[in-house]
Amino acid sequence: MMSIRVIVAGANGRMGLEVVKLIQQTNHFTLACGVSRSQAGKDVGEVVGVGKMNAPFVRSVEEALTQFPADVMVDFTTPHVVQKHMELAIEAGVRPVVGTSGLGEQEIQELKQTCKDRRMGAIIAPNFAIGAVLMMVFAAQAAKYMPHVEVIEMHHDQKLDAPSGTSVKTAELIAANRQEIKQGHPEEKEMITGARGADYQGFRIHSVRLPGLVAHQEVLFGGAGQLLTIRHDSLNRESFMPGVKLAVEKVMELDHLVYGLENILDL
Ligand SMILES: NC(=O)C1=CN([C@@H]2O[C@H](COP(=O)(O)OP(=O)(O)OC[C@H]3O[C@@H](n4cnc5c(N)ncnc54)[C@H](OP(=O)(O)O)[C@@H]3O)[C@@H](O)[C@H]2O)C=CC1
Ligand SMILES: O=C(O)C1=N[C@H](C(=O)O)C[C@H](O)C1
Repeated sequence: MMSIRVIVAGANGRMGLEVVKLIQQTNHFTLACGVSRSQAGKDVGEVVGVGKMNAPFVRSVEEALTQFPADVMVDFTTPHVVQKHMELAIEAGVRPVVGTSGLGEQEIQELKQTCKDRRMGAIIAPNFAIGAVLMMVFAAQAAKYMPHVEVIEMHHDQKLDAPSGTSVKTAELIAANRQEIKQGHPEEKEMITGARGADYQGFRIHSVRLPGLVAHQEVLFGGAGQLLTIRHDSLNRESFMPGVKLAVEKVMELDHLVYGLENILDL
């Protein structure tokens, strides 16, 4: 298998640490460098606790892309910087594999166009856990027959964005298959603002944030005399790594941007 050199943006974060371990454990992946504003100059492997990897932390994505030859940049940072990071990587000819949530429809469309113009592969995956992708695809199938639906996403209390990227992607897939109806009583009145959650094309997304949670989602469908619940739980961040590995390999074959891991799985 061809060797792939990877930059990890956010390498000192919860997800970035797991990506560094994945790279260390995968023979055909090599870490070019990690990006962290607080760890610059240190060896990434030593900081992560997997032993010296002979790849340093640098302060910014700009520095990483100009100083370290790479094929792919994996980004797990924050909604505020992810679009800029992707643009810089594409400009430098480095394929982005992005898990960072918070990119809006408009931003994704712009990035799609940039990739198309440059014939550049890129992957944005709202969720890299294969089980979560199946949960989204199954929910989209169920929506054809059970249009009354509500989404409950539950995450750790350090999460910056709400609703989660996964729940937005789930809602998009459901909406593509669901007859549009306004759910609930027509005269329903919220006694406390937000009680009914966020409205996505007539159905609701509810966000729960609690310490102890990692990443969980339930999609509830209601029909006359029946309920269907489709649920996925990520119990740790290793759960995302098989999807990240697949995306880093697949992006090397692409000449356009793919949004959602379901588009590169054989489903
Ligand atoms: N698609 C998926 O499957 C998954 C996606 N996610 C998403 O990934 C993202 C990261 O999650 P998580 O690892 O838990 O978050 P963390 O907060 O643990 O890590 C984010 C890292 O981003 C870096 N960062 C923060 N602000 C900036 C900035 N302005 N410029 C450059 N780097 C910055 C920080 O590094 P430093 O301070 O060292 O510079 C930090 O370590 C989130 O958007 C989350 O929703 C999470 C899990 C799975
Ligand atoms: O912040 C997280 O943790 C996660 N974010 C992603 C999202 O917004 O859906 C993916 C996963 O749910 C974990």
